[in-house]
Amino acid sequence: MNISLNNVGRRFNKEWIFKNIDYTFKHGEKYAVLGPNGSGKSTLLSILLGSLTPSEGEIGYSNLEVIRVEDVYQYISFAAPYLDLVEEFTLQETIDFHFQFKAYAHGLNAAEVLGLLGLKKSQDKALKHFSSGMKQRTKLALACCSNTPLLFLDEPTSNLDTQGVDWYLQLIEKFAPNKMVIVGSNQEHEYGFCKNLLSISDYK
Ligand SMILES: Nc1ncnc2c1ncn2[C@@H]1O[C@H](COP(=O)(O)OP(=O)(O)OP(=O)(O)O)[C@@H](O)[C@H]1O
Repeated sequence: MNISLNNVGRRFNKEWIFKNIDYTFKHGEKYAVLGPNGSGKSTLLSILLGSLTPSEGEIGYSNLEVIRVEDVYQYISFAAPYLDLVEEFTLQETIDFHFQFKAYAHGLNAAEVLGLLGLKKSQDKALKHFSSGMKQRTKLALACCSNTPLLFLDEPTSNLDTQGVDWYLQLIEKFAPNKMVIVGSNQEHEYGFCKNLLSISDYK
């Protein structure tokens, strides 16, 4: 799938966050959306995800086959620190629930995902008792281990320690080689694998 932005701009009230973005995100490529705090990275990711509409311009999705609106979620995975998990679910329930809606990446099952997470001891613990780093790991594992052609990651290493950052990079290497990955970030260690850099400051 390719995603094309044609003269896309977004404003909140009278404030333009960005304008005139003409850009094509191509199937299987890796992109980093860069910019300082408050520049509009998350806003652009929301537009690409389809959860926010542009204030001007058009966004187009091209795919070899037609995707029905109700099936779009099967094509996209998304992880972000501000994305909520169901706090009452245990880790095991979270994994089982998530993969009722999305297919596992090739060769994976619930036990494998749990193993990959390195949180086996916490499989029966409710997420409300997880640390912020454990929650972030869970979100990244769910997103990366889903068999979707598009992977959106906003600030993927927030709340992760050095070991966690290495773990995230291994996850990307293993599960994202054929996916389009779009990372919203201002930290190089989390988007070093992205060949294409898009700076929001160029569209102010
Ligand atoms: N729903 C909203 N209503 C009004 N203003 C908003 C809304 N969402 C975002 N903004 C504003 O849009 C601007 C861009 O916010 P955004 O969260 O996209 O930035 P960001 O680059 O992702 O920031 P950070 O690096 O801090 O996560 C900010 O000035 C923010 O206050």
